[in-house]
Amino acid sequence: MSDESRPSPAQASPTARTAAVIPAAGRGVRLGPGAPKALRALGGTPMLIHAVRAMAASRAVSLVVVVAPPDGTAEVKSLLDAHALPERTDFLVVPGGAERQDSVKLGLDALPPEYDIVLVHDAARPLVPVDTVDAVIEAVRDGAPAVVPALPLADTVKEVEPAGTPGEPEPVVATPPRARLRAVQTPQGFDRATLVRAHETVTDQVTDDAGMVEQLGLTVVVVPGHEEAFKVTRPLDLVLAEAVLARRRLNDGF
Ligand SMILES: Nc1ccn([C@@H]2O[C@H](COP(=O)(O)OP(=O)(O)OP(=O)(O)O)[C@@H](O)[C@H]2O)c(=O)n1
Ligand SMILES: C[C@](O)(CO)[C@H](O)COP(=O)(O)O
Repeated sequence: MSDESRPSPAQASPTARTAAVIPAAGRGVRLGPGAPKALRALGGTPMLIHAVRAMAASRAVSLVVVVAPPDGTAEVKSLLDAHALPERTDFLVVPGGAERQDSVKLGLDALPPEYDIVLVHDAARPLVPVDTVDAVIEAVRDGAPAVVPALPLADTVKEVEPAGTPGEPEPVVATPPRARLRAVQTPQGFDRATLVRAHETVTDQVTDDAGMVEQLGLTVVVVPGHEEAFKVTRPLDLVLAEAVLARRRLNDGF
């Protein structure tokens, strides 16, 4: 049987177990000075705890591996102990690396053997709804080796010749047809063996894990993302996240 026609472990087993790796080791430079981004408060609770709860909200996820700032593993462990999390879910904390890609690899290395499906979810996307998480898992269970949630773009996108100096005008090189573009979110879902192979093989710096699977020549599929799965990157994103959370709490009556 060729590599292409061989069913992925996830496809072969409808009862495949799912773990989530949460890279949370970034500094959050674009958010401005302060604690590492994942540990900053959103609605009075660290952003990381929201992200962990978002993964554990899926009944399919039975392990969450948090990849913590290298000097912050003890703090992250005590945060997980101090906050209410579902009993059905296990948690592991490992120290992260210099780049997001390194942190994801360290999380993958810590996974016990019984997990066949892996989600990779940014701690910086604390408000992803559980329906999005479940849609990603379902697409992997249906046999896709790599799945990303994504949204169509609201803005027109230009490719430019980057200026040597910030603020200098940049010549436009092309305008890719917007209808074919998608803004990609997390959690990204993978057949574990595929993601491990991608991390062992691809040495280029990429900005998402699915990009590494694309470099293996495999097809990555897109499922609908969600507006509330946006990444908290800059200060305005934190204002938006607080507003979304406040609306949820109002709707839930607490
Ligand atoms: N060495 C790194 C860098 C990033 N991340 C994680 O990758 C996710 C997405 O990264 P991003 O939003 O870019 O976070 P930062 O790298 O912290 O942001 P910045 O680039 O502004 O410093 C975040 O949850 C971040 O904690 C990580 O685990 N290890
Ligand atoms: C993985 C990601 O969230 C998908 O949009 C994104 O690429 C992370 O990018 P960053 O460079 O770490 O902000």
